[in-house]
Order: sequence, then structure tokens, then C-alpha cells
Amino acid sequence: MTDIFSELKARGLVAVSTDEAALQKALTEDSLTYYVGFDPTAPSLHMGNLVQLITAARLQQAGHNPLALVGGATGLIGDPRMSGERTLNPQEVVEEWVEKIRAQVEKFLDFSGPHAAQIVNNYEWTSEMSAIDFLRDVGKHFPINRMLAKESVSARLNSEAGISFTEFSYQVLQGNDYLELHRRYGCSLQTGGSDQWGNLTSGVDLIRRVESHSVHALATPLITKADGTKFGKTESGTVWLDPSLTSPYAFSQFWLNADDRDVVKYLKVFSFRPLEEIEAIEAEFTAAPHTRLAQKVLAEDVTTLVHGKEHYEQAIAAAAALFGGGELASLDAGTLKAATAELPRGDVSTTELADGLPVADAFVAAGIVKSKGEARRAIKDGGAYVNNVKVTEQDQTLTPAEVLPTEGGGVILLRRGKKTLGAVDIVS
Ligand SMILES: N[C@@H](Cc1ccc(O)cc1)C(=O)O
Repeated sequence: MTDIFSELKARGLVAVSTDEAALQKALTEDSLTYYVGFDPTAPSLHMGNLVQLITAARLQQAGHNPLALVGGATGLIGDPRMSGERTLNPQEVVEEWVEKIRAQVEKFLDFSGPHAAQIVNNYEWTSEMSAIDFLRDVGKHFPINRMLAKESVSARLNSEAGISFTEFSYQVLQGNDYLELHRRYGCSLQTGGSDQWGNLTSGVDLIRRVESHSVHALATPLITKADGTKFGKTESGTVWLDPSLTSPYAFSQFWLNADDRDVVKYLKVFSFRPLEEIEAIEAEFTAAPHTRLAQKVLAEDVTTLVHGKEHYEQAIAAAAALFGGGELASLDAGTLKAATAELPRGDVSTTELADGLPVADAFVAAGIVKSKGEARRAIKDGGAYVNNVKVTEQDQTLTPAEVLPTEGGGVILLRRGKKTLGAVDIVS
């Protein structure tokens, strides 16, 4: 067996764990069953979950047996978070999200072969437990003083918002999941983000108390950014794994925009390339950062992993085409829509277009120049483009022939100089 523990460590994926030597031994001696859980708190998983999915996949590839848990029960309760008490989501919504998350998780693990993954839902064993069973069989093993000491709880106790009994009980449910999976499948390792450490150890402690078994827990660090902002967000919000919430184009751009100071760390965490290969990329990239080699490799690996090769290639083609390095006309309508979604833009009506809208007016409408005068100067200097074709005449107009069809509409791409892109949407 490979020394996956050392590998995870070298990739920066171990923040804290139960006894290191014992865990490393367990992971190298034999194939073990481990689990990681995901709560249906949104219709899609996000970047924080991606770290967990990839870590689970690495453990599977090293010969261990994954259980992926979707929290049909815990999703109804809500893991306490710093920002305060969660609003309870309706049961039907949670059920719907369980199915979406199950489908996403399935893409990252292998469900056949000797180490086949299984998906479990804690609703199965939690929903049938009575309040009396819960308090007598599980709650009895939870010392309140320990529960209060958990970071997620103590932070809330000291906040104005406080914490409800419901969220306070969350760790008991997650602890009970570990016990249940230990009994059913011999599960002996739970992984999660470092914010899960309290929940991971509540299971470890419970199993020690009721089964006298010592099991393991491993927490990955929070992924950070050198500029201090939160990882996994852009100006337009959370980066989701679901392509209908974050397009593969925006997803690939997220990785392409990684800071030089962060990018090698991200490669280690998110790429399946061997560490030696990542080190070689690092050396080449450090010698010539302007090539953005490390960002390109990162975007390729992660976009291909999450969305598939075809979507990755379309995203790259779209980025090139927007800046004149490729054929705009060859992009499919969906990719074009995604690629232009974040550009400054304005509306132009079909009648304006049919009447012949001066290019300078369109530039003003898109908001990439401040005035018509500025647009005219750009044209005069040879720095104005319509669909990447240089505008040569001052009084040139936009025509219906220039409309590029997108999903559900049409767009004309405008560019000023090398970098300033904008668009006009054609509305009726
Ligand atoms: N508490 C985890 C999800 C989870 C739920 C149940 C478990 O048994 C394990 C993990 C989270 O919020 O990310």
C-alpha cells in the first residue's frame, strides 16, 4: 500500500488528525473504510466541498473504501456556523438538494472495483430514532462540558445570537453517524475540513465510549488566499460545482485568476498530477511567471475533473475568441453566453439595429467609454473592434449581420484597445 498519509501531508492536506502514527500505520497496513459527509444546505456543492471530494478520491485511489454520506437528516438541523442560527429549510427542498448532491458526489468516486464507493444518507438511521432513544442511547454519552468546548459552539455561545438547542445537538447527530457507519461498515476514519474537527472528534469519542474501539479522524486545512479574501468566491459570489450555477467558463476563469503566490499550493491540493510533476511545473513557472503556466495547468486539471474535457476546451476557446485569438463564430451559443455574462453591457433594440446604430453609440451603451467623443477617438486610433474586427470608418454602424446568437438571445461583442471588452444585448 502507498503511504497516502505522507502524500496528503506533502500536499498540504493535513491540518489536524487523531494520533498521527496510528493513523499512518492504519492507512499503510490495510485497506480501511472511511467516510466524509456533505449536508444539503444548497442545490450544489462548492469549492470547500471540492477539497473533501478530491481528498476522498485520493484515499480511494490509494486502496481504501469510501462511504460518501449525504446529510438528509443533518441538513434538516444545520451545522452551527459563526454567522448565526440558520433558517430551517423546508423538508421537500432538503430532499431535492439531497438528490442533487448525491449526483455531484457520484462523479468523483469509483463505484465499481475492489474499493467501490457507496453513498449513504443519515436520514435512514436518524429519522426512525425516537426522542427517547436519542437521549438514552446517544445523548447519555455526550458530556455537556465537552460539547460546550467545541469551537463552533463556544463561538456562538459568546455571540449575541447565541445558539438553539437544535444546532447545539448537531454534533451528537454527526457523532452518531460515525458510530452507525462504524457498526454497519467497519468505518474507522472520518475526514472533513478543519471547521469539522469538533464534529469529527465527537464521533471518535462516542465510538470509544460505546464500542471501546479507537478510530481515526483527519481534517484538511481551510484553503486560504494570499490576499486575505475568502477562497472560493468571486465578485459575483460563490463558485459552485453545478454548471448551471457557475458556468464551466466562469469556473475555469476562477482558476486562471489564481494569485501567483497561491497557485502552486492549489495545484497540490486540487490536481491529481504527481508531486514531482507539480514541482517541475513550479520551477518552470517561477522562472517565467508571466506565462501563467501554473494557472493554466490548474484550470485545465480542475475544470476537466469537474466539468469534463469538452467543457474545458470550450471555455479555453471562448477566452481566446473574446480577445481576438480565435473564431467567435465557432463558439456554441451556451459557451458564448457564459463567456460574455460578466462583461459590461448595454441593450440595443432590434429597431435601432435595423436603422443602423453608430458604433460609437454602441460603445457608450456598453459602458466601455465615457462619451461618444472617447469612442470616436478610439475608432480614429484604430483601437475599436466589433466582434474582434477593427472599426475603420468613423460613421460605421452595427448591423443585424453582426449579431452572434447566444442561448435565448443575441449579442455583439465590442472591444476597446487590447483588453477592455463589453457587449450589447439585442433586445426586441
Ligand atoms: N457537518 C458536515 C456535513 C456532515 C454531516 C453529517 C456527517 O455525518 C458528516 C458530515 C458539514 O457541515 O460540512
